[in-house]
Amino acid sequence: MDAPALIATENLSKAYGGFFALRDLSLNVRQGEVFGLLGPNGSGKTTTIRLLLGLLRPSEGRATVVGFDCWRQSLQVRRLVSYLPGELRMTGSMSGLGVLKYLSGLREDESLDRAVAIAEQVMKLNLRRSVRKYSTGMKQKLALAQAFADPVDILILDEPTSALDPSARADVLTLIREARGQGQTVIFSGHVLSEIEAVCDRVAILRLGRLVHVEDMHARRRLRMLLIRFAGDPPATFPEELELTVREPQGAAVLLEHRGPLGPLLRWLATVDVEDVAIGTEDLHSLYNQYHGPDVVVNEDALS
Ligand SMILES: Nc1ncnc2c1ncn2[C@@H]1O[C@H](COP(=O)(O)OP(=O)(O)OP(=O)(O)O)[C@@H](O)[C@H]1O
Repeated sequence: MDAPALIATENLSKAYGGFFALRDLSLNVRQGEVFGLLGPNGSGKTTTIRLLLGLLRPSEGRATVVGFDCWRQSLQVRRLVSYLPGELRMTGSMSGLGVLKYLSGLREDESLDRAVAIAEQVMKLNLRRSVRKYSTGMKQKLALAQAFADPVDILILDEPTSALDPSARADVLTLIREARGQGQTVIFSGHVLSEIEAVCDRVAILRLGRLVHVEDMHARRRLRMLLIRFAGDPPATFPEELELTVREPQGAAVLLEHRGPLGPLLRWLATVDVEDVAIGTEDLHSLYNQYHGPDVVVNEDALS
């Protein structure tokens, strides 16, 4: 059985004048899920996150976290959530350690040791240096160390790897997996499809402030793409028990989606007159391009 929804939105909308930054978002995020938010610049990801944190007031609809209304009970919500903003501002003469001490003091808990361990051992940061002298990526690492050390139920990470080098990006994905292993729920917005693909359980795709698709990544990992070139005309139908869906007929060749077990498929293939078969997978890029690829025609009416 699916875990219960921890975060829920119902027709959540945010308008600025007549312009909808987010419109009619209804979704549930379950406890222990890593949930990805995908979409091009300006599609509504940060607006969604800020509505969940109670930093923005919804124009319509509502969002709840563990039953608390994100706007009216934002204090209760923020106690349960650690948030990594997309744009970090860290100035002043405090050292990295000073910043961690200050932030963990705000939580009044024992997260400091863990934050220092992540910052020094995983992120390889020098915590004695002043944050003013940190590079953009170093600041992001410090904020990540604090976010992952927080003993909260929910982590909301807005583009957490945007300024990081490849090895630090991989470390963040490991930390996200560890967070899920500890039962934390993670919302992860980003643009790097391979990262989203690597860690997310489900992914929401936004376009012009609207939710256009939710993908179950576990089901997607079981998806096989099959290109069969038949010796004669392709069959009009395929055996139902094989769970094949025709994606695209291409003359004598047919592109099919397959989600079932491999054995019955191979046995069936041995019985039909085929000239050639190619079996592959499909990455998240192909799905993303169905909504945001170069051939997609955007309906500007959706903007207001
Ligand atoms: N205060 C504001 N006033 C007017 N429009 C706004 C305001 N804040 C955001 N928007 C608009 O809302 C839309 C959604 O913005 P949002 O920041 O949620 O996008 P995003 O998906 O997070 O983009 P990015 O990938 O660039 O971070 C954009 O068109 C943006 O210009």
